[in-house]
Amino acid sequence: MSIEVRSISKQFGNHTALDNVSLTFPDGKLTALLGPSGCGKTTLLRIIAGLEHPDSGDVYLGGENALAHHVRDRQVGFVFQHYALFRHMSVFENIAFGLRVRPRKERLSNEAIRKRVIRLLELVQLDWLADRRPTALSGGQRQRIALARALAIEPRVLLLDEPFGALDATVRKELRQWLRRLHEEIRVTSLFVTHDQDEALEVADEVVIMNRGSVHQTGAPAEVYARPATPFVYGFLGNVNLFRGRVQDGVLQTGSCRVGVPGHLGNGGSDDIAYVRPQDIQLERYTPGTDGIVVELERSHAIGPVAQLVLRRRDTQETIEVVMATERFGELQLKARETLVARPTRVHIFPAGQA
Ligand SMILES: Nc1ncnc2c1ncn2[C@@H]1O[C@H](COP(=O)(O)OP(=O)(O)OP(=O)(O)O)[C@@H](O)[C@H]1O
Repeated sequence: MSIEVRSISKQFGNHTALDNVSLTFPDGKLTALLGPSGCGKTTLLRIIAGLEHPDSGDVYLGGENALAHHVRDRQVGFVFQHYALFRHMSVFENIAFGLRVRPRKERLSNEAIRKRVIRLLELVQLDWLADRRPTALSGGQRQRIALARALAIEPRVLLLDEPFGALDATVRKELRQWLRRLHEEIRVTSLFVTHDQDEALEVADEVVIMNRGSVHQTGAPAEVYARPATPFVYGFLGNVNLFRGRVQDGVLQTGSCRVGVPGHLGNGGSDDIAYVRPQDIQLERYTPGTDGIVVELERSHAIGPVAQLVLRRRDTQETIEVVMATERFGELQLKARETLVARPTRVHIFPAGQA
């Protein structure tokens, strides 16, 4: 079922948590709400769930206005960062809970509940833990059970608020793969909140990038990474070097250096900022008179497949970060303090005022 929010705003005191947010979440897709802490992701999720009321705007679930419906009637499954499992109940009973508390008229028989819980335990691949108490599970197992419990009521949409936020990095990585596979199987329209770029880009079909209560961009992960709509999105999705200067007819004049930026015409004289990812800079030994940014190698770190280099500009003394394959780094045989020329191979230019 699709989810749509239209012109949602929400204030807490004089703080604007959401500022006129409109979004459509397609049916059956897994969408990540991504942004830094405090940008309003959780508030948006809570409004969709019915746990919070917007000051203005509307929420539509499957085309129907949901604000008129109580949380209970929205058929929304919710998973929080901190496992909200009942400690005194077995895993089995935790999953069955939402089914047992239904009004008698709507309640399934004990046998039907048992079958559904077993099916869910199999789905999250933890059927062997049915009789355990939540305290005897690992953090990752608890979150999988929390998900099974959210799915027990056969929700029309699934909302996950930093579901892996409290887990250590390895388990987090495992669980995001697992969530992706689970989603392929169940295809329930799902939104998950995260502030982790890698998690969002790896798991989601669609990413919504937010900052300070507003949406900056929505799109497929590869799309937002390759074509960030704003300087904020560019900086938030990965490391970036900024070169301030002026672009004219495919040439960036920055500090005392000239760099070719083919295809960029400039914006008619005002200041520009070229955004360049560390992997999109080529390094060469310096020869007098060549175009490019003259730098000195300050530090390098080449463990594993990727070498990281920190360079200092000769003209402005700013640092530049470059990454390259360790193999290539070995071939170049660079020495500390050596003078080099850096040339961006791929740039995004934003006017300085937009940053
Ligand atoms: N009940 C509340 N009362 C007052 N302020 C609130 C309340 N809930 C949220 N806020 C504020 O609204 C802003 C947005 O909060 P929200 O939890 O939606 O952000 P978030 O992007 O989910 O951040 P995080 O990743 O840290 O959870 C924050 O500045 C937060 O302090």
